[in-house]
Amino acid sequence: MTFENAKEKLKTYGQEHVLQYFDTLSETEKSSLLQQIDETDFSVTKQIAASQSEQTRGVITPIDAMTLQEIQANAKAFTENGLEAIRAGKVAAVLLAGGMGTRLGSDDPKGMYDIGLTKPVYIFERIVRNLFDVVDQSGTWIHLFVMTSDKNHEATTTFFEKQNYFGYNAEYIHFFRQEMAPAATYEGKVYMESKSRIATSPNGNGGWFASMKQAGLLSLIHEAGIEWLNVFAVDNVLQRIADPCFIGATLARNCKVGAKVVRKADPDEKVGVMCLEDGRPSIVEYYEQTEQLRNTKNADGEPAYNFGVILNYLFHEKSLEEICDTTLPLHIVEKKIPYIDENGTFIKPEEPNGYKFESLILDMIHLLDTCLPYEVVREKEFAPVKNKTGVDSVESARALLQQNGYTL
Ligand SMILES: CC(=O)N[C@H]1[C@@H](OP(=O)(O)OP(=O)(O)OC[C@H]2O[C@@H](n3ccc(=O)[nH]c3=O)[C@H](O)[C@@H]2O)O[C@H](CO)[C@@H](O)[C@@H]1O
Repeated sequence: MTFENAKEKLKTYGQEHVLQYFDTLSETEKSSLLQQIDETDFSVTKQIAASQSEQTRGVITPIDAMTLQEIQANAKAFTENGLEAIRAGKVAAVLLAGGMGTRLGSDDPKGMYDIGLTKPVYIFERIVRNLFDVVDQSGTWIHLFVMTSDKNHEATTTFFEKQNYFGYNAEYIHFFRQEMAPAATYEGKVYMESKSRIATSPNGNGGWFASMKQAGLLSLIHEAGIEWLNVFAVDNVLQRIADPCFIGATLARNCKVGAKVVRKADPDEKVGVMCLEDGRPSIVEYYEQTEQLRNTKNADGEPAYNFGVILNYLFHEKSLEEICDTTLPLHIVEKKIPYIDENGTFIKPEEPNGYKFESLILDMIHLLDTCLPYEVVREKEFAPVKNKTGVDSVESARALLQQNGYTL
C-alpha cells in the first residue's frame, strides 16, 4: 500500500493520526506500518456509537438441559457411541489460546502459566494430559488444533516444542493464528503502541473457525474425515476434552452443537448463560446479562437462567462450513490498552482507557438451529484460572485439582 492510499483509507475512518510520526520512521518501519494499515479493518471503530444505542436482542426464554440424572441413566450407551466416533477419526479438538493472560499479570501465553506447587505443572501440560485420558481410553490419536494470535504464536509454538509436546504425537498438533483488531479510545480513535505500530489485540474467540479455514486446515479436516470439533478454553485445567459420553449424547440428540454447562454458583457468576432467543438456542454473555435475566425464577422458584457455559462446545463441522461466512455481532469491551501519548511516551495504563472489539464463539450457537446443553459436575470439570487469587483463580483451581487426585 502506498503512503497516499494509506492516507486516504485512514481519512475515511477519521484515523489520520496513525501517520503522525511517519516522517521520523526508518524505511523498514514505514513499510511495516503501511502494511498494517492495509491489513487493518478500521470499520470496527465505527460500531462504538451503534453499540451505545439500544441493543436489539430477540425474545429470551429459558432452555432445558440434559441433566446429570438423564446422562447417568444413558452413560454407557452414550460413551460407547462416542468412543466409536473417536476411533473412526471423526472427532478433533480445538484449543482456544489466542487470548492474553493479562488478568494473571503475565505477558506470557496463559497456557505457559505454572500452577504446580512441588513441581512445574503448566496449564498447557494439564490440558494435553487431559486429552491423553481419551487417547488412552480409545487407543486413537486425536488431532489437536491450537489457536494462537500474533501476540503469542512464537512463544506458544516454541514452548510446545521445548516441552516435547508433553509426550503427545506432534503430527497430531496443528497451530493456527487468529486475526487481530485495532484497539481504540472511547471516541473511536485507534491507539498507537509505538510510532510505527497500531495497537491491536486478538479479535475475540468467535473467529476461530474462519481462521482455521484461512489457515488452510479444512483440507486436513476433510482428508482425515473429521466430523466434530470439540472447542475449549485454555484456562480450565479440569477440562474434559473429546469426552466420549458428551459426544455420544450430542449424536443421540441429533444436535448440530453440544454445550457443556454447569448450574450457576450464584446469579453474578461470570459465565454466559444458555437460553432460547426467538425460540432458537442462544447464549447471553455474563457482561451483557440484565438484572432481570439474572433474577428471573421458574415455577419452582429456581433461577430460570441457571445453566452457565464452561466454554466446551462440540460443533458439527459441516454445519460450521455453512455458517462461517455469516458476520457475527461485534462486542465492544472496555480494556487497559498500552499506548504512546502525544509526546511519544509509552504508557501502560492502570485503569481501562478504551475499547477492544471482539466477536464471540457463543454467538455461533444462535446461528445453528439445534444445541444440546449438557450438564456436568462443576467440581469435576470446571476449574477456570482467570485471576491469581480468589474466585476462579490459580488458588481455587489448585484446590480443585487436588480434590480430584492430581499431584501438583
Ligand atoms: C466469549 C466466551 O467464550 N466467554 C466465555 C469465557 O469467558 P472469559 O471471560 O474467560 O472469556 P475470554 O475471552 O477471556 O477467553 C475465553 C477463551 O477464549 C480464548 N480467546 C479469547 C479471545 C481471543 O481473542 N482469542 C482467544 O483464543 C482465550 O484464550 C480463552 O481460552 O469462559 C467462561 C467460562 O469460564 C464462559 O462462561 C464465557 O461464556
